[in-house]
Amino acid sequence: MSLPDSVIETSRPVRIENFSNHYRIMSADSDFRFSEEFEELKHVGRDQPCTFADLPCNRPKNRFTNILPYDHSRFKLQPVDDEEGSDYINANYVPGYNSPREFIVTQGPLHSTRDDFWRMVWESNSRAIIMLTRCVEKGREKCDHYWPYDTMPVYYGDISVQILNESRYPDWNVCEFMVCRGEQQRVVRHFHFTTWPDFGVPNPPHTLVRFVRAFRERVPPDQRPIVVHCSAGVGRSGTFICLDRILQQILVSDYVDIFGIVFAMRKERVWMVQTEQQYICIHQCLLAVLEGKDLSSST
Ligand SMILES: CCc1ccc(NS(=O)(=O)O)cc1
Repeated sequence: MSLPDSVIETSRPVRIENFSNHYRIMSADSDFRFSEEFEELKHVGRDQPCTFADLPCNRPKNRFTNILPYDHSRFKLQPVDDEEGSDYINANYVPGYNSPREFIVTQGPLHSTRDDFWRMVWESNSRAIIMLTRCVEKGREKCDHYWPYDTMPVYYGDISVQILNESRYPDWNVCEFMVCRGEQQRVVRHFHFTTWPDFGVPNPPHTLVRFVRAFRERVPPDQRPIVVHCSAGVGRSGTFICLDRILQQILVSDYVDIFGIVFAMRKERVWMVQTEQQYICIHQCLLAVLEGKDLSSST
Protein backbone atom coordinates (compact mmCIF):
# COMPACT_ATOMS: atom_id res chain seq x y z
CA MET A 1 0.00 0.00 0.00
CA SER A 2 1.46 3.40 -0.95
CA LEU A 3 1.50 6.15 1.66
CA PRO A 4 0.05 9.60 0.68
CA ASP A 5 2.75 12.14 -0.19
CA SER A 6 1.79 14.09 2.93
CA VAL A 7 2.95 11.19 5.10
CA ILE A 8 6.28 10.32 3.49
CA GLU A 9 9.08 12.86 3.77
CA THR A 10 9.55 15.06 0.72
CA SER A 11 13.22 15.89 1.10
CA ARG A 12 16.45 14.31 2.28
CA PRO A 13 19.14 17.01 2.25
CA VAL A 14 22.77 15.91 2.53
CA ARG A 15 25.62 18.18 3.65
CA ILE A 16 27.98 18.57 0.69
CA GLU A 17 31.01 18.06 2.93
CA ASN A 18 29.54 14.65 3.87
CA PHE A 19 28.46 13.67 0.37
CA SER A 20 31.35 11.28 -0.35
CA ASN A 21 30.63 9.35 2.85
CA HIS A 22 26.89 9.44 2.09
CA TYR A 23 27.55 7.88 -1.33
CA ARG A 24 29.71 5.17 0.27
CA ILE A 25 26.93 4.25 2.74
CA MET A 26 24.14 4.31 0.13
CA SER A 27 26.07 2.20 -2.39
CA ALA A 28 27.20 -0.44 0.12
CA ASP A 29 25.77 -3.96 -0.18
CA SER A 30 25.03 -3.63 -3.90
CA ASP A 31 23.42 -0.18 -3.64
CA PHE A 32 21.00 -1.42 -0.94
CA ARG A 33 20.14 2.01 0.45
CA PHE A 34 19.93 3.61 -2.99
CA SER A 35 17.36 0.92 -3.87
CA GLU A 36 15.39 1.64 -0.67
CA GLU A 37 15.42 5.40 -1.27
CA PHE A 38 14.46 5.14 -4.95
CA GLU A 39 11.56 2.84 -3.99
CA GLU A 40 10.18 5.61 -1.73
CA LEU A 41 9.64 7.71 -4.88
CA LYS A 42 7.67 5.04 -6.71
CA HIS A 43 4.14 6.37 -6.12
CA VAL A 44 4.86 10.11 -5.88
CA GLY A 45 2.35 12.07 -7.98
CA ARG A 46 0.61 9.00 -9.35
CA ASP A 47 -2.77 9.93 -7.78
CA GLN A 48 -3.13 12.94 -10.11
CA PRO A 49 -5.51 12.94 -13.11
CA CYS A 50 -4.53 12.81 -16.81
CA THR A 51 -8.05 13.32 -18.24
CA PHE A 52 -7.04 15.40 -21.31
CA ALA A 53 -4.35 12.92 -22.34
CA ASP A 54 -6.98 10.19 -22.21
CA LEU A 55 -9.56 11.89 -24.48
CA PRO A 56 -10.14 9.82 -27.64
CA CYS A 57 -9.02 12.74 -29.83
CA ASN A 58 -5.73 13.00 -27.91
CA ARG A 59 -4.79 9.34 -27.39
CA PRO A 60 -3.03 9.07 -30.82
CA LYS A 61 -0.82 12.02 -29.78
CA ASN A 62 0.86 9.99 -27.01
CA ARG A 63 3.96 8.02 -27.97
CA PHE A 64 3.43 5.65 -25.04
CA THR A 65 0.02 4.81 -23.57
CA ASN A 66 1.48 4.70 -20.05
CA ILE A 67 3.35 8.00 -20.18
CA LEU A 68 0.65 10.66 -19.94
CA PRO A 69 0.90 14.28 -18.75
CA TYR A 70 -0.86 15.25 -15.51
CA ASP A 71 -3.66 17.76 -16.16
CA HIS A 72 -2.49 20.26 -13.53
CA SER A 73 0.98 20.88 -15.01
CA ARG A 74 0.41 20.17 -18.70
CA PHE A 75 1.50 22.70 -21.33
CA LYS A 76 -1.55 24.06 -23.16
CA LEU A 77 -1.23 25.02 -26.81
CA GLN A 78 -3.34 27.98 -27.96
CA PRO A 79 -6.59 26.30 -29.11
CA VAL A 80 -7.29 26.33 -32.86
CA ASP A 81 -10.89 27.48 -33.53
CA ASP A 82 -13.18 24.92 -31.89
CA GLU A 83 -11.00 21.95 -32.79
CA GLU A 84 -11.32 19.48 -29.89
CA GLY A 85 -7.95 18.59 -28.42
CA SER A 86 -6.10 21.34 -30.33
CA ASP A 87 -4.60 22.61 -27.05
CA TYR A 88 -3.11 19.20 -26.23
CA ILE A 89 0.51 18.05 -26.34
CA ASN A 90 2.20 15.40 -24.19
CA ALA A 91 4.25 17.90 -22.15
CA ASN A 92 4.47 19.23 -18.58
CA TYR A 93 6.06 22.19 -16.86
CA VAL A 94 8.77 20.96 -14.48
CA PRO A 95 10.62 23.05 -11.87
CA GLY A 96 14.30 23.88 -12.18
CA TYR A 97 16.79 25.70 -9.97
CA ASN A 98 15.79 29.09 -11.38
CA SER A 99 11.98 28.84 -11.64
CA PRO A 100 9.03 26.57 -10.78
CA ARG A 101 8.28 26.38 -14.54
CA GLU A 102 11.85 26.52 -15.90
CA PHE A 103 11.46 23.46 -18.08
CA ILE A 104 8.84 22.09 -20.43
CA VAL A 105 9.40 18.33 -20.56
CA THR A 106 7.91 16.43 -23.45
CA GLN A 107 8.03 13.15 -25.33
CA GLY A 108 10.07 12.79 -28.51
CA PRO A 109 7.71 14.22 -31.14
CA LEU A 110 5.80 11.79 -33.35
CA HIS A 111 5.70 12.57 -37.07
CA SER A 112 2.04 13.46 -36.50
CA THR A 113 2.77 15.78 -33.54
CA ARG A 114 5.91 17.57 -34.72
CA ASP A 115 3.90 20.61 -35.87
CA ASP A 116 2.41 20.78 -32.35
CA PHE A 117 5.96 20.52 -30.95
CA TRP A 118 7.07 23.59 -32.91
CA ARG A 119 3.89 25.42 -31.90
CA MET A 120 4.83 24.69 -28.27
CA VAL A 121 8.38 25.98 -28.79
CA TRP A 122 7.01 29.16 -30.39
CA GLU A 123 4.05 29.81 -28.07
CA SER A 124 6.17 29.24 -24.94
CA ASN A 125 8.83 31.63 -26.31
CA SER A 126 11.45 28.98 -25.66
CA ARG A 127 14.93 29.63 -27.08
CA ALA A 128 16.57 26.29 -26.24
CA ILE A 129 15.73 22.63 -26.91
CA ILE A 130 17.55 19.77 -25.15
CA MET A 131 17.31 16.43 -26.98
CA LEU A 132 18.58 13.37 -25.10
CA THR A 133 17.81 10.50 -27.47
CA ARG A 134 18.74 9.47 -30.97
CA CYS A 135 15.90 9.31 -33.50
CA VAL A 136 16.46 5.58 -33.95
CA GLU A 137 17.98 3.28 -31.32
CA LYS A 138 18.47 -0.48 -31.86
CA GLY A 139 16.26 -0.28 -34.94
CA ARG A 140 13.36 1.36 -33.11
CA GLU A 141 12.06 4.88 -33.76
CA LYS A 142 12.45 6.89 -30.54
CA CYS A 143 11.80 10.36 -31.91
CA ASP A 144 10.83 11.96 -35.21
CA HIS A 145 13.54 13.94 -37.03
CA TYR A 146 11.58 17.11 -36.42
CA TRP A 147 14.18 19.55 -37.79
CA PRO A 148 15.63 20.01 -41.33
CA TYR A 149 18.28 17.62 -42.71
CA ASP A 150 20.09 20.47 -44.50
CA THR A 151 20.17 24.28 -44.58
CA MET A 152 16.97 24.62 -46.63
CA PRO A 153 14.12 26.05 -44.47
CA VAL A 154 11.29 23.57 -43.72
CA TYR A 155 7.73 24.43 -42.69
CA TYR A 156 6.11 22.63 -39.73
CA GLY A 157 2.56 23.94 -39.91
CA ASP A 158 2.89 27.74 -40.15
CA ILE A 159 6.34 27.75 -38.52
CA SER A 160 9.52 27.62 -40.61
CA VAL A 161 12.81 26.24 -39.28
CA GLN A 162 16.20 26.72 -40.91
CA ILE A 163 19.59 25.48 -39.70
CA LEU A 164 21.97 28.44 -39.31
CA ASN A 165 25.00 26.50 -38.07
CA GLU A 166 25.97 23.19 -36.45
CA SER A 167 28.86 22.14 -34.18
CA ARG A 168 29.55 18.41 -33.75
CA TYR A 169 31.33 16.86 -30.74
CA PRO A 170 31.95 13.22 -29.72
CA ASP A 171 28.87 13.00 -27.48
CA TRP A 172 26.65 15.88 -28.60
CA ASN A 173 25.82 18.35 -31.38
CA VAL A 174 24.82 22.00 -30.99
CA CYS A 175 22.72 23.67 -33.69
CA GLU A 176 21.24 27.14 -34.09
CA PHE A 177 17.89 27.31 -35.86
CA MET A 178 16.21 30.38 -37.30
CA VAL A 179 12.55 29.88 -36.38
CA CYS A 180 9.96 32.10 -38.06
CA ARG A 181 6.19 32.55 -37.69
CA GLY A 182 4.65 35.26 -39.86
CA GLU A 183 6.91 38.32 -39.76
CA GLN A 184 8.58 37.30 -36.47
CA GLN A 185 11.87 35.41 -36.31
CA ARG A 186 13.88 33.97 -33.39
CA VAL A 187 17.07 32.01 -32.90
CA VAL A 188 16.51 28.70 -31.06
CA ARG A 189 19.47 26.60 -29.92
CA HIS A 190 19.30 22.80 -30.15
CA PHE A 191 21.52 20.71 -27.82
CA HIS A 192 21.47 17.07 -28.93
CA PHE A 193 23.14 14.47 -26.68
CA THR A 194 23.76 11.52 -28.99
CA THR A 195 25.31 8.75 -26.84
CA TRP A 196 22.79 8.12 -24.02
CA PRO A 197 21.23 4.65 -24.31
CA ASP A 198 17.54 4.41 -23.48
CA PHE A 199 16.88 3.17 -19.89
CA GLY A 200 20.63 3.52 -19.25
CA VAL A 201 23.20 6.14 -18.31
CA PRO A 202 25.94 7.98 -20.22
CA ASN A 203 29.30 6.20 -20.26
CA PRO A 204 31.22 7.49 -18.41
CA PRO A 205 28.50 9.16 -16.32
CA HIS A 206 30.34 12.45 -16.01
CA THR A 207 30.02 12.95 -19.80
CA LEU A 208 26.63 14.25 -18.75
CA VAL A 209 28.26 16.85 -16.49
CA ARG A 210 30.21 18.17 -19.48
CA PHE A 211 27.03 18.31 -21.57
CA VAL A 212 25.16 20.26 -18.87
CA ARG A 213 28.08 22.67 -18.66
CA ALA A 214 28.19 23.05 -22.47
CA PHE A 215 24.46 23.87 -22.36
CA ARG A 216 24.77 26.34 -19.47
CA GLU A 217 27.74 28.11 -21.13
CA ARG A 218 25.32 29.07 -23.92
CA VAL A 219 21.98 29.44 -22.09
CA PRO A 220 21.85 31.76 -19.05
CA PRO A 221 19.55 31.00 -16.06
CA ASP A 222 17.05 33.76 -17.00
CA GLN A 223 16.40 32.26 -20.47
CA ARG A 224 13.32 30.09 -19.95
CA PRO A 225 11.37 27.96 -20.42
CA ILE A 226 13.73 25.35 -21.80
CA VAL A 227 12.19 22.46 -23.78
CA VAL A 228 13.67 19.08 -22.78
CA HIS A 229 12.82 15.76 -24.37
CA CYS A 230 14.07 12.22 -24.82
CA SER A 231 11.79 9.49 -26.18
CA ALA A 232 9.15 9.19 -23.43
CA GLY A 233 10.28 12.43 -21.77
CA VAL A 234 10.75 10.95 -18.29
CA GLY A 235 13.96 8.99 -17.64
CA ARG A 236 16.77 10.79 -19.41
CA SER A 237 14.95 14.15 -19.27
CA GLY A 238 14.48 13.94 -15.49
CA THR A 239 18.10 12.90 -14.98
CA PHE A 240 19.35 15.87 -17.02
CA ILE A 241 17.17 18.40 -15.15
CA CYS A 242 18.15 17.02 -11.72
CA LEU A 243 21.85 17.33 -12.55
CA ASP A 244 21.37 20.85 -13.94
CA ARG A 245 19.72 21.84 -10.64
CA ILE A 246 22.35 20.40 -8.32
CA LEU A 247 25.27 21.87 -10.32
CA GLN A 248 23.78 25.31 -9.65
CA GLN A 249 22.69 24.56 -6.08
CA ILE A 250 26.16 23.49 -4.87
CA LEU A 251 27.54 26.91 -5.83
CA VAL A 252 25.39 28.65 -3.21
CA SER A 253 24.35 26.01 -0.65
CA ASP A 254 25.98 23.69 1.90
CA TYR A 255 23.33 21.06 1.15
CA VAL A 256 22.15 19.06 -1.83
CA ASP A 257 18.78 17.29 -1.94
CA ILE A 258 18.61 14.86 -4.86
CA PHE A 259 15.70 12.93 -3.30
CA GLY A 260 13.74 16.18 -2.88
CA ILE A 261 14.43 17.32 -6.44
CA VAL A 262 13.20 14.03 -7.91
CA PHE A 263 10.18 14.09 -5.55
CA ALA A 264 9.27 17.60 -6.77
CA MET A 265 9.72 16.66 -10.45
CA ARG A 266 7.54 13.57 -10.09
CA LYS A 267 4.69 15.71 -8.73
CA GLU A 268 4.70 17.44 -12.15
CA ARG A 269 5.49 14.60 -14.58
CA VAL A 270 5.40 10.85 -14.18
CA TRP A 271 8.57 8.77 -13.69
CA MET A 272 11.02 11.67 -13.89
CA VAL A 273 14.38 9.86 -13.42
CA GLN A 274 12.98 6.51 -14.43
CA THR A 275 15.54 3.95 -13.29
CA GLU A 276 17.56 3.35 -10.14
CA GLN A 277 20.70 3.37 -12.31
CA GLN A 278 19.83 6.92 -13.47
CA TYR A 279 19.21 7.94 -9.84
CA ILE A 280 22.64 6.59 -8.85
CA CYS A 281 24.23 8.21 -11.93
CA ILE A 282 23.17 11.64 -10.64
CA HIS A 283 25.02 10.91 -7.40
CA GLN A 284 28.09 9.68 -9.32
CA CYS A 285 28.12 12.87 -11.41
CA LEU A 286 28.01 15.02 -8.27
CA LEU A 287 30.77 12.94 -6.67
CA ALA A 288 32.98 13.50 -9.74
CA VAL A 289 32.36 17.26 -9.55
CA LEU A 290 33.05 17.44 -5.80
CA GLU A 291 36.24 15.40 -6.23
CA GLY A 292 37.43 18.12 -8.60
CA LYS A 293 37.68 16.08 -11.79
CA ASP A 294 38.18 18.47 -14.68
CA LEU A 295 34.64 18.38 -16.05
CA SER A 296 34.60 21.59 -18.07
CA SER A 297 32.67 21.18 -21.27
CA SER A 298 35.69 22.29 -23.37
CA THR A 299 33.29 23.02 -26.26
C1 LIG B 1 7.77 2.47 -21.38
C2 LIG B 1 7.82 3.85 -21.93
C3 LIG B 1 9.19 4.44 -21.82
C4 LIG B 1 10.03 4.42 -22.94
C5 LIG B 1 11.29 5.03 -22.85
C6 LIG B 1 11.70 5.61 -21.67
N1 LIG B 1 12.97 6.22 -21.58
S1 LIG B 1 13.18 7.86 -21.70
O1 LIG B 1 12.15 8.55 -20.89
O2 LIG B 1 14.55 8.13 -21.20
O3 LIG B 1 13.04 8.20 -23.17
C7 LIG B 1 10.85 5.60 -20.54
C8 LIG B 1 9.61 5.01 -20.61
